[in-house]
Amino acid sequence: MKLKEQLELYFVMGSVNCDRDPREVLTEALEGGVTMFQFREKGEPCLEGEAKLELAKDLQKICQQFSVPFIVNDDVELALLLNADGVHVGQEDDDIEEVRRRIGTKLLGVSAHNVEEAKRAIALGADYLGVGPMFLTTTKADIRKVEGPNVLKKIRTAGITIPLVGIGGIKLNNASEVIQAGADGIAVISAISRVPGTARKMSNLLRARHDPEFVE
Ligand SMILES: Cc1ncsc1CCOP(=O)(O)O
Ligand SMILES: C=C1C=NC(C)=NC1=N
Repeated sequence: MKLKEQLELYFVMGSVNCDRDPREVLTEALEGGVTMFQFREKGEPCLEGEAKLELAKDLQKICQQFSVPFIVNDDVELALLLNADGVHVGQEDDDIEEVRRRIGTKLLGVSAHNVEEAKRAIALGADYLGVGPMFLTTTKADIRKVEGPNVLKKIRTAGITIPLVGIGGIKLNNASEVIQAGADGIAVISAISRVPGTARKMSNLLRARHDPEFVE
C-alpha cells in the first residue's frame, strides 16, 4: 500500500488523550478503519520510563495485529528500541538530518506550519508532512497560529507533491475540507480517542471519495 493511502486516517494518541485504557481505545479505532497510528505520549501527566515503554510495546503489538504502521512521536530512542515503523518530529526537535541518519529507511514524518517549513522538511529528508493546526484545538498546549486548510492549498500550489496530512481540531464535520484543500489524509487525536465510533464514521467518509458516483 502506498504511503499516501496509509496516511488516509492517521490516529495520534497517548494515555493523556484517553478517558479509558489506551489499549481498548486503539483496538476500537483500528477496528473502525484507522490506517496509521502514532504513539504520542505528551502533556500532563504523561507516562515515562518503564510505564511508557510497556504501553508502547502493547500498542505496537495491537498495530501489528491489524498490519497498521506504528509511528513514535519525538522519542527516536524508543522508536529504535521497538523497531517501530517510523518517527514523527517537529521542526524544532532534534535536527531532522540527525534523526534521518539514526533511523535509516524508517518512515520520517515532520510537522510543518507553512510552505517554507514544508520545503525545509522535504530538503532534510521527510517522507510525509503533518500540517497544522487546521482548526482550534486544546489538545496541544503550545499550538502555532491557526492557518486553516488554506495552508495546504498554498503548499500544493507551490508544487509540493509529498504525502500530506492535516492535523488540529479535525472532527467529522470539517474533515472533508482538509482533504479538499489538498491533504492525502487527516491526523486526529481527541475526536477519535474520546468519542467511540468516530473512527468508523471518518473512515467511511474518507473512503466514499473514491467511489465512482461520489459527488463532492
Ligand atoms: C499534535 C498537534 N499538532 C498540531 S495540533 C495537534 C493536536 C491535535 O489534536 P486534536 O485532533 O485533538 O485537535
Ligand atoms: C505535531 C504533529 C503533526 N502531524 C502529525 C502527523 N503528528 C504530530 N504529532
